[in-house]
Amino acid sequence: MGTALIYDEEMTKYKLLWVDPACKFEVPERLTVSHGALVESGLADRCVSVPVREATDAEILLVHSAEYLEAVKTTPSMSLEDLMEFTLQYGDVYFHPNIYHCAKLAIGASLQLVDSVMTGKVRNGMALVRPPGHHSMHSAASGFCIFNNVAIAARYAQQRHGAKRVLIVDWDIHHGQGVQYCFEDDPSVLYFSWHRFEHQKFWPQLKESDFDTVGKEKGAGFNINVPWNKVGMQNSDYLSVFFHILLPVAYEFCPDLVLVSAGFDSAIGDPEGEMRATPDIFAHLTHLLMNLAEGKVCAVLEGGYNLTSLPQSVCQTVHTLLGDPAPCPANLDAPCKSALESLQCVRSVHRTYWSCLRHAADLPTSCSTKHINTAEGADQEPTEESSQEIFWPPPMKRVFPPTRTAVVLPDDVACPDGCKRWSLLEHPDPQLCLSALVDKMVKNEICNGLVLVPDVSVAMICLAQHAVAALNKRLLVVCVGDGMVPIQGTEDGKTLVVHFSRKESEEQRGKHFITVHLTKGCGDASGFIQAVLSLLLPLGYEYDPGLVLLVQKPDSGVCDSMWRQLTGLLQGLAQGHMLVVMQEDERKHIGPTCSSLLGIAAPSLGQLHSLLPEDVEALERLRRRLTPDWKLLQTTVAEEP
Ligand SMILES: NCCCNCCCCCS
Ligand SMILES: [Zn+2]
Repeated sequence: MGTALIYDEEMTKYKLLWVDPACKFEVPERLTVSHGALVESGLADRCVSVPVREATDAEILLVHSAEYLEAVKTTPSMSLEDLMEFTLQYGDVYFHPNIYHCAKLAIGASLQLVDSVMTGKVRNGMALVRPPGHHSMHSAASGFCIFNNVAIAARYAQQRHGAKRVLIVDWDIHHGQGVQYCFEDDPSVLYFSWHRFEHQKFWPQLKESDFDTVGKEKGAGFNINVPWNKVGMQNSDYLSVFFHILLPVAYEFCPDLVLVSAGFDSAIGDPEGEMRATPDIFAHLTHLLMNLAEGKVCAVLEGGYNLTSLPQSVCQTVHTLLGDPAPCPANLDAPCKSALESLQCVRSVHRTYWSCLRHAADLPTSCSTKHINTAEGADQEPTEESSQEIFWPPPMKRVFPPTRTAVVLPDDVACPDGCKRWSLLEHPDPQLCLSALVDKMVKNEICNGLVLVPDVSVAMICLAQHAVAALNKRLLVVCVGDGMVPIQGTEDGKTLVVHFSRKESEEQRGKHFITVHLTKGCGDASGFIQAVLSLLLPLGYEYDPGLVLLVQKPDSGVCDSMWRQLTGLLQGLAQGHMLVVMQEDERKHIGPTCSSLLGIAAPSLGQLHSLLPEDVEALERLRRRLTPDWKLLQTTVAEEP
């Protein structure tokens, strides 16, 4: 299944016709450099090109008032003076004779994307549009936005395609207040936004952009605001919010469709955001969403004003939508104190709405007296625009290995479509065979693999020794199922073992051997997925292995959809170099495992029930024990003594 790319150069044909410092960044070049980079890199040719269309009045009226639409309809024939006059009634936005036309195309592009994904024509896709949409409101333009592309797309997906639950992930650096207002009392649309806030000093300086605005009436809990109260946020800050807020809640919400308000002003170099996350982080943010809604992800461009980091971020996003392995999440460090404070505040106010956050800590003392801080902060100016030049390395080339998935299967088992058989014949000694397979991965000739062996324990030992000794790679071993794990987490840090088991392991084998105890083992999807999202993934990203070994012990009890979620999510690590090892009589898992290894999205787990209290306790105990050693596990600020 392909990736749709929707773009039309007509949307570059409007611009600011007068002087307005607030709007100077919103230029046509934003679109031309983004699309140009996709063409230049060969990514555009790998996508399914879908034409734009104009939105109809009815579609615009899904979100906006008739009065507002009628008013905007009068702008194409306006003189320059009239356009300036008309613009004055709104904030931080400008009109142009052709902007109404382009605004209809931006909506139409988004709806074409929704059609392509919801009808199964493609798996996912991206719409490169301008004007952006997430600031525009029922009867007002705002923040370069005329109509709310993503809000209309959400309503359209529900009405036209019967989508019940829609998740909107707004990773733009500004708060999409227009989206929030549209769905704040609607439990069928979960709106998540992080945004530069600086204790309400940053545009649009709304009190309701803070973490304690959670939605109204039936919509309470379905609006998640993560305020960034400082600039300079980095990759670790963004990933921590995905691991400890967005992903646990998104899996509990179980959306039928994921819409991304994909603004890239949250990337390094952007004059608006002034953050320091690098463009490759969007490869991981995209990857982490791609096993939701069975892979139905629609990314719609919002902001992004640095003409270097914007195209780089767009390319990173499209690479991942196409299924290309993500680059290694290099040199992650701890989330900063301010980010942890926001993280703790958001988790605290949402714990009454989401069972996955039930055990979240109370508000940090600094925030419970937050109003005092705000009073202090309100009269200060936002951080001065930094004038010094910022540099960052261009993202690594993301080449795809010639073979995606190699399989070692008993001779009487057919090789699943799309996989390449790695036959034991050439390597009579099975151990050599496995080592040869690992060598091919490390040389990037093969991306990942599935190996059925007579005895998983023997295979684990052989592979671990080979991967670490011969290849000098850090090895992450994820072992699912009860029973002894024959590998020590090596104190030299070369091997990290995470073992999911029903049995509480008495002995603790140090920092690099972690047993995650789940009462019902991996049969309980709710407990298991939460342990994966907020424990295994943070550990894995921080450890940054060169190879992942995923072992399913016999009768682990893990269900296919959970197994495929795990296999899918772990491919964000080690540039997708993962070797799955199973007992050879576990034949029923071959098909599901291979489909995940081939990049096909995992089936949804369904709406998750509450975690078992004893599992919550065990996970919290484990997290408390591990957090001193693993920074990405932190979810609270260290309370002042
Ligand atoms: N520094 C100028 C203030 C600009 N404020 C509006 C920003 C709109 C971004 C849309 S993604
Ligand atoms: Zn923005």
